[in-house]
Amino acid sequence: MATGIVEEFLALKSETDADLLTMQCGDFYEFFAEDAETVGEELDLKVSQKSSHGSSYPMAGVPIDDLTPYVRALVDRGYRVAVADQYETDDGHAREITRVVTPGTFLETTDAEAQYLATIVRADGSVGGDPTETGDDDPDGPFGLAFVDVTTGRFRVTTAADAAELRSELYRHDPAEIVPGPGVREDDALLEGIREAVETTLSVHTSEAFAPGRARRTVRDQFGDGALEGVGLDSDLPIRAAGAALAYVEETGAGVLASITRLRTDGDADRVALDATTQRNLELTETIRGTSDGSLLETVDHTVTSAGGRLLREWITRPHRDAAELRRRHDAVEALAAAALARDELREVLEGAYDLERLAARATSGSAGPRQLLSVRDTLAILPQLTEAIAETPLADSPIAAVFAGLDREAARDLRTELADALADDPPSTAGQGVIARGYDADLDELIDRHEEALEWLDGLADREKRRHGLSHVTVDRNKTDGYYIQVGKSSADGVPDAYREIKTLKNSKRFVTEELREREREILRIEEAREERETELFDDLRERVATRSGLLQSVGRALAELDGLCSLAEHAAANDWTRPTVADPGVLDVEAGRHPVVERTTDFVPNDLRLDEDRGFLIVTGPNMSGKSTYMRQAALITLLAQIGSFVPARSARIGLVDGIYTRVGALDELAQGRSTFMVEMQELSNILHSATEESLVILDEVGRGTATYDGISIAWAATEYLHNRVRARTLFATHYHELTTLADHLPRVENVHVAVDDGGTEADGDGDVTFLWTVREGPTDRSYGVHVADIAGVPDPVVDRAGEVLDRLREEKAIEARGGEGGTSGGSGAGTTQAVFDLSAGSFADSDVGDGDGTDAEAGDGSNPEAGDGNDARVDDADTAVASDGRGGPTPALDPEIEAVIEELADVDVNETPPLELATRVQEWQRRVDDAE
Ligand SMILES: Nc1ncnc2c1ncn2[C@@H]1O[C@H](COP(=O)(O)OP(=O)(O)OP(=O)(O)O)[C@@H](O)[C@H]1O
Repeated sequence: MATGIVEEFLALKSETDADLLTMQCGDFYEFFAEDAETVGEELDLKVSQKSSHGSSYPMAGVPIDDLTPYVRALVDRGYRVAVADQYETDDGHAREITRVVTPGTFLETTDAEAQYLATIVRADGSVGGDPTETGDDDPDGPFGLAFVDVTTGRFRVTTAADAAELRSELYRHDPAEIVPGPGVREDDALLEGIREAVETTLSVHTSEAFAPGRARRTVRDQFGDGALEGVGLDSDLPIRAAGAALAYVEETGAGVLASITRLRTDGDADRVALDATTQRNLELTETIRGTSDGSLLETVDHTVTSAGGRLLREWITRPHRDAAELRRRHDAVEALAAAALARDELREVLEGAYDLERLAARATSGSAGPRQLLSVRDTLAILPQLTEAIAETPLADSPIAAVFAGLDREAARDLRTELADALADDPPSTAGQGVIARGYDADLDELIDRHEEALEWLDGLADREKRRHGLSHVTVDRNKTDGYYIQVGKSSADGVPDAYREIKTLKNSKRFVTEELREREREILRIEEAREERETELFDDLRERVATRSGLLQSVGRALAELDGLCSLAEHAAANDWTRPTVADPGVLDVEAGRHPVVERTTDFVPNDLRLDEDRGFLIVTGPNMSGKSTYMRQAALITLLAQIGSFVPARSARIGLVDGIYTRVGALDELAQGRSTFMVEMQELSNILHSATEESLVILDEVGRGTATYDGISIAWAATEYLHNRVRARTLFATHYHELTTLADHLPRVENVHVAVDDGGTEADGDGDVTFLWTVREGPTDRSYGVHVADIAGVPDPVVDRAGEVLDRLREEKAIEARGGEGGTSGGSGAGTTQAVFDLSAGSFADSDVGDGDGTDAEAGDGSNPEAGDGNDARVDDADTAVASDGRGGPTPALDPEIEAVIEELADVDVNETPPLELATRVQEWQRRVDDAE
């Protein structure tokens, strides 16, 4: 070879965009130059120096058979590793890159979780931009997405309407690698958002792969002509993403395309919308702190196989809305929960199952060894065992039996029999001698017979020689340098016959060979070679036949996973006294003695009822800090979600109208770390909910408006409540410390108050008594907030606590807020409530004002600039004892200080629409100062 080995390495490296290259050099895979230094550091490999053409290069290597774990470690750290293999040529050998192992295409993963590669493509012509600037995600979309798990052959395509939906899909799949298409990879703000949603490797792939024509062809080639129409893919976006994903997988050389047989496009029509924020807030798969411990998944996961665990995760992150499917799962869980013995038996049998979906992919890529095929055999053998375990139990008439109904059992049995016939019982880990069982192939049997015969001859040789030539201490053995030899002890070494040719003298013995032994040796080597070749050939054929059945293996694998998932739900339900939910009319959520599925595991939990229906769709939840408001609301969301994955729920009874989405807005604990203003995040989340939720959604709001000044906060919370109640009409639970909001129940017909009760000894109204948390939710608002009390028990000095109490009383007296949109409520006629809250700048308090637009549904926050009250519909809730409380039409009361009167006049003259905000703010400050001085 003209060039040195390092030059060859560097030339190959320049051909690939992989981060690292490893090149086979005989029995080693070597890294050179910078790559050697990187792996040396990352994997603690010894780095030596290699001289080549006068230069010295760092070099690090691993033995051929050890490559996989090293590559796995590198891929886990996010590297893409190109592998160049060596192959024989007529004049020596050559090397070429055979595959690029990337985080999303690594087949030999040991992680039980799904390993997705995602591609994202954006509609041509859509504009990029920072969503935080506009507060609106839409301009970025829509997007096409494809998710492929090469380890199982799963392939799913979907679309996302905007960047928020995109992030939700990514969060749900948690891809190990993302290949952003053109238009996505140049958009820094979008990429930033993606990185926030998931920790992943971003890889670049050619734009052509995303081109519509090319992508469509790739998808057709993979799934057949009718595939696109068959799954109703009429939009270019998902097809472009799908085509690019297939092209990328092919280019990495993982060799698994054949195991990707099914194109899933399950859209969101039958799924519950769960945005990334909600998945995180409800701690579905990991806690807010990022641990899986304490998540819903971890709590209910009793699966015994990794495929079962993956499926359960998928269920939890993609709940269903299809009542028939849910009923089927509920039936199955009910049957399994009631049949403890049969369930135990099923789970025990399932424990012996290997990951068939992954084994199918390994067979397809040609990387499955003999032991993997044995695992296929053993897992297929489980099918009849499961059927037996189900037969003659109550499960036989349940949907459990149907889980296996659609499988081609005959094909499964044939494959299992073939594997059982072909494979030796305890084969070595790689293909070759000893892999194939006797009786499977006549040619091989003959070779084995001859091999055994020759070995037998060798076995008896020492004894025969002893006898024939009167020798003692004779052994026959074999090693690499000497081949087969006869070893004779020193004492007899001189008496060996002439035919013995000495080849080595040792301290106490001599080694000889004979012509006959050499002849036998040649024969044995010939047989061994032929045997090795035949067994490898037979094994490769066998593996190929298994690969052609990858569809069957995937279906059986999924059925086993489903049974495991259902058993897990049943196990948890039975162990924790969960109950079967009833699917009720939309709009209903009626839970008797409900508990929080995770908190109940670690706490002596106090169950609570919850009722939402047509006439009572919005609950304002009040109660002291730490009393359990958040827990109560999350419990409502989780019970709904559990019911919609087919699970039982933690309650005495539950009637659940299926929801189309669950939306949450709770305290943003971790956002500050990401450098965004907490309040901005809060408002973006609120905005998303107000845009996305529908009448069939469940909305959980925890402390909306807390991140800003109190009055702003109350105003926003107030207006959001009106909007959700009047316009969105979603079932809503809203926890708040703003007691002002509780008055809304008097005016908005479907709003009700509940509070989490505490026992304060019933004594001091100012909150000085000892508080015992009761964790009990009762109808009506709480009579006061306990923030000052909490400050007291937290050790805030007495003078501060006392003063805080006084200030609180004062503030309470000064507030007056009006409700609007009270459709038939006390505010005056159906849909005609039009009173809005007006924040009076000079007094720092709310006063009422009617805008008189009269449609009762317009819930925009009052603009605060209209002190002129109109007639009627005045739903004033709290008589404001302030100097400027409006009485309907009049101006300021005569008792006012002249200076204050002057301020009010100036205020009335201001044209808010024409005055720049900064100037307005300055003037407000000035007015406040003057009012303060006057008081
Ligand atoms: N029903 C219950 N039974 C027993 N313990 C409960 C119950 N509900 C809540 N808790 C316990 O009370 C603690 C506080 O609950 P939670 O965070 O829901 O209160 P909160 O009212 O939302 O508080 P804050 O207003 O300060 O946010 C939880 O950590 C939980 O352990």
